[in-house]
Parts: sequence; C-alpha cells; structure tokens
Amino acid sequence: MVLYVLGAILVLGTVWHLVRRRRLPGGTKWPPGPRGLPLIGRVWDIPRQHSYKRFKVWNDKYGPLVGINIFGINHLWLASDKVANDLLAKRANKHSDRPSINQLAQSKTAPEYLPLMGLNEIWRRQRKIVTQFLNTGSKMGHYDFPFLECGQFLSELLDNPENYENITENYTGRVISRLAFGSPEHYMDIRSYSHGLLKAISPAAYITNIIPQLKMIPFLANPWKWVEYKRHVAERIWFMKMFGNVKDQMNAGVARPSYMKEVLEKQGKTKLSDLEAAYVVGMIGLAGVLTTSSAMMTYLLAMTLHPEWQAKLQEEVDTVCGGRIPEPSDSPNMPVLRAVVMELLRWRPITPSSIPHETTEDDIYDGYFIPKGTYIHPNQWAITRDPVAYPDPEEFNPDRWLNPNFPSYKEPLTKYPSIQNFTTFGYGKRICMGMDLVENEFFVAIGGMAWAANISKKVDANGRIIEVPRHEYSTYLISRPKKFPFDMKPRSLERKAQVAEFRARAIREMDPPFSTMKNEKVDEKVDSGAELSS
Ligand code: HEM
Repeated sequence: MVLYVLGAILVLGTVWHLVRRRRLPGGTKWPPGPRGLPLIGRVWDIPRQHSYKRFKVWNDKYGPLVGINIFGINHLWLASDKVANDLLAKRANKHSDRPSINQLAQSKTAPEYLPLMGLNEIWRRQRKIVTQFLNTGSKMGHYDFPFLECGQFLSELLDNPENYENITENYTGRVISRLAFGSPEHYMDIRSYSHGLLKAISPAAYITNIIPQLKMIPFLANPWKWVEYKRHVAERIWFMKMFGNVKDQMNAGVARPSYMKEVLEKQGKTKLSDLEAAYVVGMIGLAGVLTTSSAMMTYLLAMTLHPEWQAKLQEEVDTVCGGRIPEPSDSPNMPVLRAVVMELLRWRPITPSSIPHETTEDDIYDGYFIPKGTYIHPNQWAITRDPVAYPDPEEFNPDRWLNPNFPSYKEPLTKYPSIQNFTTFGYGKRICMGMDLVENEFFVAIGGMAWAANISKKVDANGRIIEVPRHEYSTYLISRPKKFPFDMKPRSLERKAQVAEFRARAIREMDPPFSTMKNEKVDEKVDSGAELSS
C-alpha cells in the first residue's frame, strides 16, 4: 500500500514538475548543478545542518552559479562576490523580493518582519522609517550606549567567563533595548523573542521550511502551525506592550530617547497603525541581538586558537589607548582591531547561507536562464572562502586586511578595513541596515576585551591543554560557535579595577535622573518627520 502511495506521488510529481518546468529561451541554458529526481530534486543529498557546506562542494565542482530544483522551486546558489553583486545589486530591480518562510503565517505580506517581507509597499515604507531612526541613532553615536554598556559587559565577563554566551547576548540585548525602547531592562525578553524567531525561520529547526507542501495541512492537524501560533501571539502581545509603555512614558513626559519614541512622534505623519509601529521597532530589537553577539563569541574562539593575534591586537590597543578602554574615536588609529573584526566576519560568517532573495522577472546571466520565482542564495560560506580573493581561506589571518600583498588590502589604513558593505551584510536594496551600529559595538566590545583580558586555552586538572574545535558551529540561520572551554584572566588587577570604575561611571552617564536630561539637544538633531512619510 505504502509503495502504491509513494509511486502515485512520484508519478504525479513528475507530471507536475514537467508541466511547471519552463522551456528555455533560445540560446540560453540552465545553470549547472547536480542532477536530481523530479519533484524532490536532490533533497536526500542536502544535509539539514550546515547545508551551505554541501552547496560549496557543488559550487567548487560546477562553478560560481549552481542551480537546483527542490520541491518544485528553482534555487540558485552563488559562490562569487562578483556574481552576487551583478545580480543582487546591479540588477536589484529583478532580484530583491524574498521567498516565503513556510513556518511563518505570512512572512511576505504581514507588516511585521522587515528583513523577511516581499518587495512591496509595506517593505518600502518600513525600510524608509527604519533608515531614518537608525540614521538618527548613528548621528548621535548610538547615544554612546555600545561604549558605556561595555563596562558591565567586561566586568561580568571577567568575573564569570564560562557564562560568556549569556553575557555577550545580554550586552547586545541591553544596547538594543536602550535604543529601541529607551531602557536596558527589556534585554531578556528581546533575547527570548529573538531566539524564538530565529528558530522559526531556520530550515534546520522546522521541516516545514524545507517542504513547502506541509503548509497545506490544515491548522487543526498541523503541529507546526500550532507551535508558530503560540510563538507569534506571545511576541505580538509583548511588542504591543512595549509600544504602550513608551506611549505612556511620552504622555507622562518621562520618555527617554528611543526608536519607539521617534516612531510614535511621527505616527501622525506616517499613518502607521499601532501594530505596524510596534513591529517596526520590535523587529529591529530582534535583528540586533543574536547577530552581533555571535561574532563576539567567534572573537573568543579566534583568540583561544590564535594567541599571536591577541598579542598584536593588545600591542596596538596599549599603544593607542594606554591606561584607558578603547573609545569609538580611536577607530582611525586602530587598523589591527578593525582587521581582526573583518577577519572574524569573513572566517566565520554570521549568516553563512545568507538570507535568500527571490527573482520577480525572468533574467539571463552569462547565458544562464534564471526564471521568475528563483530563490537566490549568496552562499557567504563559499564567497568568503574564495581562494583568489582570500588566499588560504581557512586560515584566520587578519593580515590579509593589513598587508598590501593580499588582494583584500585597501588603503588608507585610517579608514580601511571597514565592515561597511562587506559581503556578509548582503547586497543591493536588501543590504543590512544595522552596519553602523554593528561597527560601533564590535569596535568597543572587542577592543575592550583585548584591553582588559587575556584569553587562552584551558588546562585540565592534570595540566593538559584542552583543545578547542575550530568549526563546531550552531545550525540555525545565525551561526555561532557551540560552547567551548577557554580561560580568561584580567590583564592586571589594576585594569580589572578600572573596568569596575568605568561600569559605575557609565551607569551614572546612561541613566541620569530624568530631570537633568538635555532632551532638547537630542531632539534638535532628530530629522524632520517629513522624510518619514511614504
Ligand atoms: C554582524 C551583524 C550582522 C550581520 C552579519 C547582518 C547581516 C545581514 C544580512 C546578510 C542581511 C540580508 C541582506 C540581503 O538580503 O542581501 C541583513 C538584513 C538586515 N539587517 Fe542585518 N546583520 C547584522 C546585524 C544587524 C543589526 C544589528 C541590525 C539592526 C539593528 C540589522 C538589521 C537588518 C535589517 C533591518 C535587515 C533587512 C533589510 C531588508 O530586507 O530590506 N542587522 N543583515
């Protein structure tokens, strides 16, 4: 019986596949790739975990564009920064939509998750609004929160390095909680909703994200829809609560500067519904936590494995900053620190399979036909391992950004290396919107760690060094090292005391009594609401 059913599915699938398979326009060919079966393509050969590695193997074999049809959908995996730029930036008009995320109810059309929305009016409106409040934040140096929050981050890390995963997420969570809602206290909620959404959109977590047809099972009989319903309702209630909190604070005249305050002040002009206003800020809260903290965890791993780079970094930090923690204004004088940051992003890209784009019009590239509806994946794992752009790509080597003998080197070193527009932030119309904030957070947090602490391999009770795996990373869309052992000690008792002092001063500066705050000065620099209206 089972065999009959499977046979029927295969026959129907073949017919469906042949009907849907478009004829090639004259003189074009399909992008090369591994052959598969009708309907299911090559699904048995694609691991659910770290699938980007399998696609890199195919890219190495077939070239920078690999085409594959899975469950009736054409996928194109790119392994070259040039091809990704040609298609996703230069031809952005054709390739900037997003595929549906099956596990979510309406990821393309609901006014909720900007990074997942289709290329529609809601996305345009929200991108404009978010650009504006992130710009306001950038102009104000993100109100110095990334720098000042470093005090608590460093002090907690020095006291309890084994708890580094929570401590780094708490840091990025507190920074984004201040920026989004005007107070650090919501960081645990932000972390928790970020993890929930990350799981919901990751193919490695839900089979629905691999087999779109599972979405057709009705709600009552669909366990995945139940799980998602619960997650979504809880998140929506919380976002609306945050919206209401800031609104109440504004009515009482005690709201601190925040993205939510800015959006609320301009709601009359933008005509955003309350729900959309709540999500446009809440979403940025979610986007800002796990991404940045993952790279900070990679820093701990890289320094455990590469003490020689910790020494070089510390030499620069000590020369430029001496007895104080690195500040954002030190950036032009610290190319080694910027090179370490760049290399962390290249060596272990945070979204190794990136966020796919969807094609809205047929296209032909280099003789290859790309039909409308193709999902394009700039495979960051493969792009950052291009041996021409990055010789010895598996090596963690910040020198490739500092030494003119490497193709990735760029001058002047007061400006480069710079993470702005680096391949791991995506392309074209959909490029990441958080680069300024990320740059600021990385500089002070990683600079602060180098200034305050020595990281090394741990030694067990018998005096043997505990080796650390070079690439055991999590499997969700945002990738971070699986928990690993390392040792961290303050570089001196004096520096440890300075960190504690800095933390106490920072708290006074960040959270002054409301009556002493110079709100007029902040508001003067906020752009006019006119630009917000769509
Ligand atoms: C190191 C940290 C980060 C990395 C590596 C990163 C990477 C990315 C990537 C690959 C995309 C998709 C680009 C594309 O489709 O071509 C993206 C989109 C986005 N990112 Fe980031 N991101 C980071 C941090 C942040 C932060 C901190 C924020 C906000 C505070 C943020 C906000 C966004 C938004 C709003 C989008 C969606 C843009 C759109 O679809 O129009 N990101 N990011």
